[in-house]
Amino acid sequence: MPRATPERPSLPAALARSYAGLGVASRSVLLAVSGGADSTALLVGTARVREALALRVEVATVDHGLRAEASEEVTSVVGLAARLGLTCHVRRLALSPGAGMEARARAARYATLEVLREERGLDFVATGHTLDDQAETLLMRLSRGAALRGARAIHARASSLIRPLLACSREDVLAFLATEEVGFVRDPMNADPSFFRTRMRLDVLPALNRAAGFSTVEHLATFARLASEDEALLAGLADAAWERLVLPGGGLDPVGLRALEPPLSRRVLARLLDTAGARVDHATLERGRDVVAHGGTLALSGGLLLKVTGGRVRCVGTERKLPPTPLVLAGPGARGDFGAWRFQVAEGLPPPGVLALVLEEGTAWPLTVRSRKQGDRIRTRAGHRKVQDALVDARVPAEARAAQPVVVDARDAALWLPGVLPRSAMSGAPSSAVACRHSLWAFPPASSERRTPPL
Ligand SMILES: Nc1ncnc2c1ncn2[C@@H]1O[C@H](COP(=O)(O)OP(=O)(O)OP(=O)(O)O)[C@@H](O)[C@H]1O
Repeated sequence: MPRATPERPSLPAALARSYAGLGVASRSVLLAVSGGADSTALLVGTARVREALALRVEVATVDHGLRAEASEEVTSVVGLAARLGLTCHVRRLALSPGAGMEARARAARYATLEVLREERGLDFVATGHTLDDQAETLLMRLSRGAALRGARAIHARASSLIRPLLACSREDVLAFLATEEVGFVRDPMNADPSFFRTRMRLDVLPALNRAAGFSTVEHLATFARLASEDEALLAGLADAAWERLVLPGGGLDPVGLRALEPPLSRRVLARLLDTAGARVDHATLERGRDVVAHGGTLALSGGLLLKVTGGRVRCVGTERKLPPTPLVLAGPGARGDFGAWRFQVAEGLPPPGVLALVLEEGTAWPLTVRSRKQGDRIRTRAGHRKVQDALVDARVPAEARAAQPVVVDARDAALWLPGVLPRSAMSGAPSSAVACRHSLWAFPPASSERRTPPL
C-alpha cells in the first residue's frame, strides 16, 4: 500500500532527530524494553545513535509476574542489551490477575521505571510508542467521545517520560528489525480481541487504510500533534478568561461568560463544574450554556445544581457530601484516616497494594492530608502542575475529586496526590530508597478500583 509520504528516514535517523528535538542529546536515558517489536527497535536504534548524540543509555525490563513466558522475554532483552554493550536492569513485580489487570500492570510498571530512573540518576525514561499507537489512541478516544482535548492523544514528552519512536510507524519498526536481523517477542495480549485496542489495530485501521488506498497513520498522528498545539492555545485563553470572570466569593460573571465564543465558554464552564466536583460531559456542558444564556437550573452529578443566582453563575450543593476532614500527621509513627483512605508514617517497604511516598530529610512537619483547594499546585520534575490538571489527566472522576487526598507539608506545599503524582511514589515495589527511609504509606479505599496515572 503506498505510504502517505514517500520519503522516510531510516529508523535510527528518525530516532536521532527525535532525541535532538526533545532536547535529549548529551543527556541520559533509561530505555523501557518489553522485548516486543517496538521497544526492541527502540533499543537497537538508540544503541546505533547513542555515541553520535553523546547519550548515556541504560535498559530496563519489567516482569509483571503474570505470564510464564515473561522470564524468557526478560532473558532475551538482557541478552540483546549485553550484545549492544548496555547495562540492563530487571525488575520483577508480583501482580495478581483479575479485574483491571492491564491498568494495574501499566501503573506498577511506570512507577517501577520511574524509581529506577531516579536511583540510577538518569534524565528520562523512554518507551517504544509509535505512530501507529498514536493513530490507534486517537481513533479510540474519538470514538469514545473525545473532543480536541482528548485528541491530543500521546505526547512525545511528559515530564521525565519520552517517546522518541513516536515519528516512526510499525511498518518502519518491522522493516528495521528485519534489516538488522533482530528477533522480537509477540505478546499474546496484543492479539486478544477482547481489547478495544487490539480490534482497532487489527480490524479498524487496516480497513480504514484499505478504504483510503494509503496508510492513514501519519495523517492521524499529525492531527493529534496539531490538536495538542491548538488545545494548548485554547486552554491558555480559557485560563485567562476564567481569571477575568471569576468573582470574589465564588461563581462566574454571567454577562462575561455569555460574551465568550463557544470554545472558551465551554472550557470556562467545564472548569466551574469540575472545581465544584460535578461530572463534565458534552451534553451537560451544552445544557449548562443554555442555563447561562436563558436562566433556569441544571441538575449536575454529585447532587449539585447549576444556576444563575445573585448575579453569578454558580454550582450550589443540595445534598452534596462534604469533603473528608483534614488529617494532621505530626511526624514518624503518626497515623489516621482521611475519608476512606488510611495513612501512616512508617519505615521500610509498604505491604502489597499500599502506596508509599519516600519522605525527604528536610520534610517540613507536620504533614496534612486534605482535599484539594483552588490554585493548588504540585511540584514535579518538570516544574509545577495544577493539581486540578493532574486529576483530570489521571481520569479521577469529577465526583471523586473532593475525596482525593492531597498531602501538603507545613508550608501548605502539595507533596503527593496518592495514586496520581508523583509517579515515583508507588505500590509496594522493591526500592532500596523506600527500604531505608521514612515514608508515608497510603492505604487506598479497599472497594475502589483506582484509576492509573497517565502517560
Ligand atoms: N514489561 C515491560 N518492561 C519494560 N518496558 C515495557 C514493558 N511493557 C511495556 N513497556 C514499555 O511500554 C511501551 C508501551 O507498551 P504497551 O503498548 O504494551 O503498553 P500498554 O500497557 O498498552 O500501555 P501504554 O501504551 O499506555 O504504555 C513499550 O514500547 C515499552 O517501551
